[in-house]
Amino acid sequence: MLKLAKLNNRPEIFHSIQGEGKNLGKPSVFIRLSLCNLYCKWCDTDYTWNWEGTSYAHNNDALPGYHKFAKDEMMALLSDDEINAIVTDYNCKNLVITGGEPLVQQKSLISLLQLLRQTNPLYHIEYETNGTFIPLPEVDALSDQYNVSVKLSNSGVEYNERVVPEAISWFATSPKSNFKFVVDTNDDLNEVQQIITDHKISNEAVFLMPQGSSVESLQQKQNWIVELCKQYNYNYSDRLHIHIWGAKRGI
Ligand SMILES: Nc1nc2[nH]cc(C(=O)O)c2c(=O)[nH]1
Ligand code: SF4
Ligand SMILES: [Mg+2]
Repeated sequence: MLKLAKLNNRPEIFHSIQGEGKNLGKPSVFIRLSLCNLYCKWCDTDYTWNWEGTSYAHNNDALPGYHKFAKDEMMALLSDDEINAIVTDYNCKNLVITGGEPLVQQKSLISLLQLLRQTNPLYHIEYETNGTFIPLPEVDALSDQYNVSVKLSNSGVEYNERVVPEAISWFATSPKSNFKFVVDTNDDLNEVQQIITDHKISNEAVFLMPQGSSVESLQQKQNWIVELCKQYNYNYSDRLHIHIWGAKRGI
């Protein structure tokens, strides 16, 4: 059984295009798991972790009407068969397991991965992970790609919680990994460089992506981030789904 995020009273599994990173533009089925071990203040999936009764600060706290989420209302508990049936119906090869932080539930993911592989050996399975958990061998054996987004200080998360050196090193040595950093201001570059030199990550494996959930906020940052990518041979990642659909859920 897995805890999924809930959208319109249904589990948040949707068919879209990968809007970020290495596979940008690829038709993909997204499986959004609930729960996260971090608490980024700009998180756009705060309904997976920002529960009532917690004291985490969020950028949206200032918005009128914003409130924390009732855990029971925002989570759906699904069996592997139920998830597999929904995914299969979309008839799409690329699967993105995201969250929240999907590896919080990685023990429970093993049997789902086995079932998905059994159903369609051609699935390509990628993760959107914050890079704080080392995948279990059973998970890694059934997975193709890790989009590792180690969080910077702009997230507001304590350093020791967002930077787990053993986990980053594990991902750095896996040929399945790429590293996607959410960049807010020019100051963030020093932190990116520190992390990639500490863990011997090559510049070609790095994607810089602007922080923002609106077209305006992305456009405001894109030019200087692109210049950094040219200068250091990093890749630029847009957030294509925001350009196409805006700050909606399930897209
Ligand atoms: N289209 C689309 N692409 C995405 N890439 C990563 C996403 C995520 O929320 O993890 C995401 C998402 O929510 N939608
Ligand atoms: S790690 Fe990802 S899901 Fe978790 S709080 Fe940060 S942005 Fe949100
Ligand atoms: Mg998202």
